[in-house]
Amino acid sequence: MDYVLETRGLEKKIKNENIIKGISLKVPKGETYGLLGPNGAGKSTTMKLLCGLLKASSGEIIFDGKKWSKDTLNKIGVLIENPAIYGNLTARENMKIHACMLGVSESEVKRVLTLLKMDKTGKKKVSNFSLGMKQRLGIAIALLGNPSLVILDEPTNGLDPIGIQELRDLIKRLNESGITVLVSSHNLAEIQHIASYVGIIINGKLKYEGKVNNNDNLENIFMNVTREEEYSYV
Ligand SMILES: Nc1ncnc2c1ncn2[C@@H]1O[C@H](COP(=O)(O)OP(=O)(O)OP(=O)(O)O)[C@@H](O)[C@H]1O
Repeated sequence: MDYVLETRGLEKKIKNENIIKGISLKVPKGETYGLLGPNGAGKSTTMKLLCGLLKASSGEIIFDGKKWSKDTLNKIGVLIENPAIYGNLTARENMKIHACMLGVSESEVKRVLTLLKMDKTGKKKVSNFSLGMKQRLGIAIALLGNPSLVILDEPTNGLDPIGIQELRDLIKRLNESGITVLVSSHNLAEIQHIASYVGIIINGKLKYEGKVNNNDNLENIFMNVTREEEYSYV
């Protein structure tokens, strides 16, 4: 199996507290990998380590077979928390600003807007977009420069059922075009819908990693690993 991303013994200490405790995960190429875990488990911190927003205390990140370096960032698109979006500008104008900062061409803006079916938003200002549309614009920005991996932290938060369905379709299209998606959520049903692989983080540790099939009861797997972690304290 080909992996686009691997971590080996990743650790992060914040204010003397071990937040990430030796996470070793493997994200297969061209798939959607769901990072699951309860609130405060360490999903966002792990994602921030992967995209260079935080520096690991120890451990390694391997991207496409090579050790993580600043150049790796050219191949990773990220949507963590709220994207930097200007409400009084259009989608295209927002995209152009980001394209300029990244040094990518205007044709790339056009490609991504078309891929995300946002090329018809015209003169509409982003402040008038629905939350789902704003989220889609955030993903469009993450896709500028044609990354091979896209990291999305809790992308369905606040979306209505239509927005969630659109996001699922989009993630599917990204996989079909060869892009790997790493997505975090604490919603098991959501991950079951969109991910082909899951990693379950509990208390800063990767407690489970594997392929998911539609017939798997992810809730059972999740409850079992959660209980195991609780019993390990007894
Ligand atoms: N800058 C920080 N200073 C202190 N503690 C932090 C900091 N950042 C994260 N933490 C702690 O690290 C733990 C993991 O946080 P993280 O945000 O990664 O969890 P999460 O799994 O993404 O949770 P959620 O689903 O609620 O977003 C939490 O206990 C959090 O309080």
